[in-house]
Amino acid sequence: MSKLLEKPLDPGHTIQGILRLLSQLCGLNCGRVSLPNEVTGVVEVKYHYGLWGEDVTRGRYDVGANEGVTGRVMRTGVTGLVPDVSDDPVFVQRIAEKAGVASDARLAFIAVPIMESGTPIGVLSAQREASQDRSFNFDISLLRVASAMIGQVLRIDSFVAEQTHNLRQENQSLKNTLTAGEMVNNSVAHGIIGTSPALFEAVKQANQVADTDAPVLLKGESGTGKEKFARMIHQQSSRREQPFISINCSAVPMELQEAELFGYRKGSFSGATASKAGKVQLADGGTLFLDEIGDMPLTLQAKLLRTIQEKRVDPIGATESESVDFRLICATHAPLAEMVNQGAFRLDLFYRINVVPIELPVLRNRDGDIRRIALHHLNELNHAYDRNAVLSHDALALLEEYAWPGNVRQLVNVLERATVMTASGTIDAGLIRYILGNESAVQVPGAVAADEKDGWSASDLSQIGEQVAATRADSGIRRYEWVRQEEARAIRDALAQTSGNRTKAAEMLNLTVRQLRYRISKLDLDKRAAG
Ligand SMILES: Nc1ncnc2c1ncn2[C@@H]1O[C@H](COP(=O)(O)OP(=O)(O)OP(=O)(O)O)[C@@H](O)[C@H]1O
Repeated sequence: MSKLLEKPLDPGHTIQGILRLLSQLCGLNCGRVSLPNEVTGVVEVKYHYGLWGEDVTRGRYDVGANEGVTGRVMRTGVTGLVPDVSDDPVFVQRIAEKAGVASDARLAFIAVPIMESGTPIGVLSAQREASQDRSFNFDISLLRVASAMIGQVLRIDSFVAEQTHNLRQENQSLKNTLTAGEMVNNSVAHGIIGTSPALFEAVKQANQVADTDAPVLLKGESGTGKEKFARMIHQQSSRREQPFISINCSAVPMELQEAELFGYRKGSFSGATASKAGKVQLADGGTLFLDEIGDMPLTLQAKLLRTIQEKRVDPIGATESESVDFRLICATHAPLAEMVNQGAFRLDLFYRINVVPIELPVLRNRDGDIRRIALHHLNELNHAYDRNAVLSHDALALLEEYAWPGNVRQLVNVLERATVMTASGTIDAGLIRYILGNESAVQVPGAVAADEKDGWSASDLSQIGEQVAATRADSGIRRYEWVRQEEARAIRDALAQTSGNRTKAAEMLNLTVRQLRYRISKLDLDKRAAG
């Protein structure tokens, strides 16, 4: 028997081998090992030798109901002996199998518990001719030795199963980690830098819904990357080959929003000299990004709701509606739910756009991301301005301490100014402190007033940073968006006046061509040409 235990681990093979030896060498026939079913708890025949068909399936014992000898042994852990099964009422299962015994022979049934740490975990049972010379005690001892061996096999088997389960779980979590890594790489490819848990959660949610048509509502303060996320979602959707059309509701005067969004027909109002498609039509097949949806007037909210529900658009002055198919992504820095309560935003539209809300964390809550984003953008700025600026250790530490009320956009702006202003090539803490001091009304620990910083005066600032900083010198968070529009408008005007000649437009704007190209790409003016 012990040789069987040396064989490669296959509990079925080993236990059956033991039962076979008990039968062939000792006349302990129809051996079976009964174990509790993991789900039902009912004790069932798991391994057997010399039993077929019904004899196996019949061998089920409800331990709770104290069924049969096997059930009792399982419940009490005490060996069961039925010297003659034919006249024992406890023996509920009449054993039909009498192979190897004389047809008129009386049968005895012995069941011993398989123990683990003093508790029965199963039952080993067998039958023999009742009239044999050998004592029942001898056979009981033999069966106990066999049950100890079987117990050992079962323990090893469950240990291996447990280990395999753990390995599978580890493997799965490794796979999940890989997926997380892939997700981060993916977002980096879309210009979203950062690995903080807060940002990762948002990236994960965006990834999960990207390839669906579910409307997404991006919620977050100004400059947290809502537009970047919207573009990433579009790029990861099956609509990626189709247009991504964005409109910032806070940037378009209310009276023009309807025409901008839904388009108009020639002659529908004075000045409508030609028909024009709205953003909604332009987004057909692709994605429509409505930034600052909270700034959309209530009358237009009703029209937008109709467009979303019916997938049809009514341009101003049109006699017939047109069908449109777009995926809607909205963004807001305003608490829309509160606006609904105040009657400033329609509840039905809120439900329509708030299907997948994704919260974008403020920069100060993104552990470790300030450094990563700063280094990433400094690299881009060096490229754009043809510089080799580096951040000193202290400057980086200062950036990491700052509260960034204007979030990533403000960080990028500060770096842009620093890159332009640094004379030595090293952006030190003094320069950062100086820029932050001018930056906003928010108090920066240790910030100095503009005129106090050695070597830099307020007029220096306006001169050196004219291209970059002059439009950004007022305070308040929303100014970043305003600045962006102003800048975009100036560039568009210059390009229009020079018929798209970038060299001439750069000259007009007092920029190098390289700087202009950088700004055009930063402000997405290439892609927005359609709008
Ligand atoms: N995770 C990020 N990594 C790198 N750059 C980022 C990240 N998030 C935002 N930015 C940069 O910050 C600036 C603002 O981003 P974006 O326009 O997407 O923000 P926003 O939330 O839409 O702002 P607003 O509400 O003011 O329109 C952009 O220059 C963008 O490239």
